[in-house]
Amino acid sequence: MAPSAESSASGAAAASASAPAYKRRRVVEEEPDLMSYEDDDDTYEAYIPASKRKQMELQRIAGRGRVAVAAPGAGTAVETGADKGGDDDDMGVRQSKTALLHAARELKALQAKEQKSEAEKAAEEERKILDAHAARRKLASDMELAKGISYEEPLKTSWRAPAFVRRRTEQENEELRDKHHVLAEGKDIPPLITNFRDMKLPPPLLAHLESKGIKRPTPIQMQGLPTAFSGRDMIGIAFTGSGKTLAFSLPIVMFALEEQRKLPYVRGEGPTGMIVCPSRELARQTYEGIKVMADVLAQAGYPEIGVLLCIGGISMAEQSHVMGKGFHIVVATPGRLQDMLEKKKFTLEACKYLCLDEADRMIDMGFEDDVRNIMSFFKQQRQTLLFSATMPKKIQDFAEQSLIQPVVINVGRAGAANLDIIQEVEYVKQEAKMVYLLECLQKTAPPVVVFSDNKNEVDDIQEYLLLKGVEAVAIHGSKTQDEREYAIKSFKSGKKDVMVASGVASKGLDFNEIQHVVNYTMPKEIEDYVHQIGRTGRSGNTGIATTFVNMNTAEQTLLDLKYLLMEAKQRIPPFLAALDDPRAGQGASLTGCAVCGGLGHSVKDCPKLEDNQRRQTAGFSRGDGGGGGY
Ligand SMILES: Nc1ncnc2c1ncn2[C@@H]1O[C@H](COP(=O)(O)OP(=O)(O)OP(=O)(O)O)[C@@H](O)[C@H]1O
Repeated sequence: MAPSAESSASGAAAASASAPAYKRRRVVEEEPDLMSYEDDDDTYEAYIPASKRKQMELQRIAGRGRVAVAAPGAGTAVETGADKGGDDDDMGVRQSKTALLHAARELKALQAKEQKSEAEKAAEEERKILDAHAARRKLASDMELAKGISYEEPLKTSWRAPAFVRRRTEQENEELRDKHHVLAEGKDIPPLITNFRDMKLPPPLLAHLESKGIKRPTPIQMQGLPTAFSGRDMIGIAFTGSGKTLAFSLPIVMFALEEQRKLPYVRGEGPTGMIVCPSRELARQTYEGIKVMADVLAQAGYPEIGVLLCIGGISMAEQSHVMGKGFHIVVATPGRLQDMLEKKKFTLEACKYLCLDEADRMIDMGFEDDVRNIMSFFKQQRQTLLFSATMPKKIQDFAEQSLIQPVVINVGRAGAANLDIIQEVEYVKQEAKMVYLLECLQKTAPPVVVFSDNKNEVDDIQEYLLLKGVEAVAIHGSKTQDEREYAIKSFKSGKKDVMVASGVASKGLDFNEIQHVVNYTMPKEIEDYVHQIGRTGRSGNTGIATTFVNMNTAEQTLLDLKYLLMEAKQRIPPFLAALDDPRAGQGASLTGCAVCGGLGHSVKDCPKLEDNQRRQTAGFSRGDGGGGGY
C-alpha cells in the first residue's frame, strides 16, 4: 500500500476543533427547594404575615400545577393550619411552617411517584412495542399455525455423550459453563463437552479440523454441539468470529452421515437438513466448509454426502449432478430456496434439521415471509437452530415461541463486541475522510476491510485507493454475482490488499486474518457496527477497528458506541466521553435496548424499529444485501 503524504492532522484537528459540538447542552430546570424553608431566617418572617406567606406558598405550589390535582392532603394541611393559627402570632407561624413543610414533603413524594409512574408508563410502552414486534416476527409455519399442530417434545437422536460426561452432576456442568463463560438456559440442558474427540466425531473429521488449526472447541461449540447432536432446538448467541458456523455445520454433516448409513439416498430423495443464510456469499462460504467435510469423509471411505448450494445468481444446472443422485444437505438463501420448493425441484418431506444463520438479520432484511413460507414445506417435526452474533433477549423470547423446549446458549452479552478487537474511534471531517483513510491503512499490514453504507461511496473509495496505487476490490449489492465472487476470491487469496464493502454485502463473511477494519462511516445501527468490526479479531486473533465519526453521526449512535466501548474497556475519545446521556437525568434505567441490544437508547428510539417500519410502509422486502438469493 502506498499512502500519500497528506497529513491526518486534519482529522485530528477536526477532532479537537469540533469536539465540543458533541457536548450535549443540558437544560436543567432550576427547581426551588421547598425544604429550605426550615432555614429561613427570623427577620424574614417578621416582615411577612403568615397568612400572606401561606397564600404565597399555595400559589407557588399550585402554580407548578401539581397540588390542585394530586395533593389534596397538602392543601388540607395548609388550610387547616391557616384556620387554626389566625394571624401573625408565633404559634401560627410555627404551625403554618410545619404545615408548609408537610405540604412540601408530600409534594416531593408526589413528584417521585409521578416520576415513577412515568417510568412505568415508559416500560408499558416498551412492552407494547416489543409485543407488536414479536408478533410480526413470529417464526412459525403458517401451515402449523393453521392446522394447530404443535410439537411438545424435542426430537430424539442416537447420539449420546460419553458416559463420563453423562455422569457429571448438574453442578459440575454449571461450573464448567462458568469457567468457559457459557450461559445456557432451558430444560434438561445437554452437558458441555470440552474437546472434539469426546463428541464422537469421525476420525477423518477430527484430522481435518486439526489441519485447519481447529484443535479445541470454542465455548459456543462446547455447549452448542452437544445440544445440536442431542436433537435439541437451540438459539446460539456468541460474538463475531467465535466459531458459530461449525456449531451448526458439524451436526448437519453428522446427521447426513447417519441417514446415508441407514439407507442410501437415491435420485429425488433429500435433503435431510437445511441451512438458510441471509446472503449469497455467506451461503457459499458455509456450503464450501460443509463440502470440504463431506469430501474428507468420502475420501476416507465414509458414505457419500450430497451437498447442494441453492442461491440466486447461479445456474442450478451446475448442480444437476448433485440433484441427480439424491442429496442430504442444502445451503440456501431464502429467495432461491423458496423458488425451488415452489417449483417442486425437491421437497422437505425427509427434512428434519433447519438452521437459520443470522436469523435476526434475515428477518431484518425482510425475509420473514420467505422463512415462514419455507417452514410450511416441512412435513414433519424438525430440529430448529437459530444463530446470530446479535440477538437480544426480547428477540430470543419471541423466537422461543417457535421452537420446542429450546436451549438458549449465550457466550457474552448479545450484541457485545468481540474483546479481541482494539476499537479506535476518530473524529474526521467529512471532506478529510478520503485522505485520512489512506493514512489509516498504515496502521497495520494488509488485509484490510473498509466499510461504507453507501454503494456510490464504496465505488468512490475503491477508485481513490486504486488511483493511489492500493490494490483494492469493492463489493456491494449492485455488483453482479461475478464481480462479487471475483472480489471475494481475490481478496481471500491475498491478491488484493483492501476490500471496500457495503456492510450488508459482507455480513458474516469469514476472511483470513483481517488485520484492520475501517468503518469509513459509522453505521446507524450499533449491531451493524459489531458485525462490521467483527470481520477482524477472529478465532482468537487480535485485530484493530478504526471508525470515523463526525457531525453527521447521530448523537444516539454515538451514545450506543460510547457504551459499547465502555463495556469492552476500550479507550473513550474525549468527544465521546463528553456526550451526556439524556436518559440519565430522567431516572430511567440505563439497560440496553431490548430490540437491538444497543446500550445508548431505549426501545422507543431504536433505529432498527424505524427501519423496519419504513420498510413495511414502502412494501420493501429485501435488503441491499447480498441480493439474498434473487
Ligand atoms: N474451535 C476453533 N478453533 C480455532 N478456530 C476456529 C474454531 N472454530 C472455528 N474456527 C475458525 O474461526 C473463524 C471464525 O468462525 P465463524 O465464521 O464460524 O465465526 P462466526 O461466529 O460465525 O462469526 P460471525 O458472527 O462473524 O459470522 C473461522 O475461520 C473458523 O475456521
